Amino acid sequence: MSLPSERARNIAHVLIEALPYIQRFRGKTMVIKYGGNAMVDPALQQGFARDLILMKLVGINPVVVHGGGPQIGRLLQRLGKVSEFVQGMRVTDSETMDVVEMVLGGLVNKEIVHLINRQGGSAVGLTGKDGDLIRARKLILHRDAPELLAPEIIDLGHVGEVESIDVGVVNMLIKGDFIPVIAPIGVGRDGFSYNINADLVAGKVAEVLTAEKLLLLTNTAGILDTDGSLFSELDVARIAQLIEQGVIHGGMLPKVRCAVDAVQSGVASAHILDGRVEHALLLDLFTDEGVGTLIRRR
Ligand SMILES: Nc1ncnc2c1ncn2[C@@H]1O[C@H](COP(=O)(O)OP(=O)(O)O)[C@@H](O)[C@H]1O
Ligand SMILES: CC(=O)N[C@@H](CCC(=O)OP(=O)(O)O)C(=O)O
Repeated sequence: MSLPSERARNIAHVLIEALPYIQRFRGKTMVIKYGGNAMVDPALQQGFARDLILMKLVGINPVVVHGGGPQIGRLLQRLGKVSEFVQGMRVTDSETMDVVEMVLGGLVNKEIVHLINRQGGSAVGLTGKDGDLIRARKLILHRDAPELLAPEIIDLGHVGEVESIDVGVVNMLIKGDFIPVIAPIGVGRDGFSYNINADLVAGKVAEVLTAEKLLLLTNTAGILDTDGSLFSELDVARIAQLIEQGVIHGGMLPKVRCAVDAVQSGVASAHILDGRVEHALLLDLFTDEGVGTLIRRR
């Protein structure tokens, strides 16, 4: 009998390293936010789909919430419309809302579903309208400045925030062994569609499902300090300081805010991961090293 090759021994070693994590996470729900900036490369997208399928096969229930900001921006540009962003949110008039709904619910959602299914998984796509999943209300932002007598109200049009989540349809899909893939579009009591930042939807879905983890895939190594070094772990108090100091800003703001809300509402941990790294999900979940920034309550 010949001795096993080094490659075979490495595979065995890797599987054994993953064993305690597989035991710990079996039966747990994990919400994964797949940001538009992380969907950059076909090979990475394929790797992402395979990671989800593997998670499912070892007994984890992955639930995907996706973005698509750059994809919306590209179509708007082709249509000759320029977007304005306020505090990381796209000002959304009714024409822009139609484009958002077409791109997120039509193109991006179906692309992700197809990608997972083509790799051998079973995914089903939803927007917040399906099964009344996301009830939204209009988001009102305020701006305060020394020259203002009172805080200014900023109207972002059809931009919403989550009022409530009805996870009935998501639970039904999980029970049926499907991977739910959710586009961040909500519907208001006023009957209007609302464009909601995908990080906010992912955070709320994780809260309502009392997920074990909220995993936010984006286009940075994680949360970075001003000198570019990575914070491998942060708690809620330190995050508040970093926001105050302006170290965390722009698109990272909604991400950390929803991560903080999630860990304060029963989600065990939130992770900001680099979607540009192949198999970032598997590396984070099943290896001793972990990648990105881990956010805990304290
Ligand atoms: N402290 C920070 N660490 C890392 N990224 C930061 C930080 N502060 C702001 N950012 C910005 O946040 C961006 C991620 O948010 P965003 O572009 O909205 O991603 P996504 O499309 O994945 O939601 C980063 O590319 C970076 O420009
Ligand atoms: C209100 C608001 O800004 N909505 C976002 C929804 C998509 C999103 O969040 O996409 P990423 O995760 O790729 O950034 C937008 O219109 O771009």
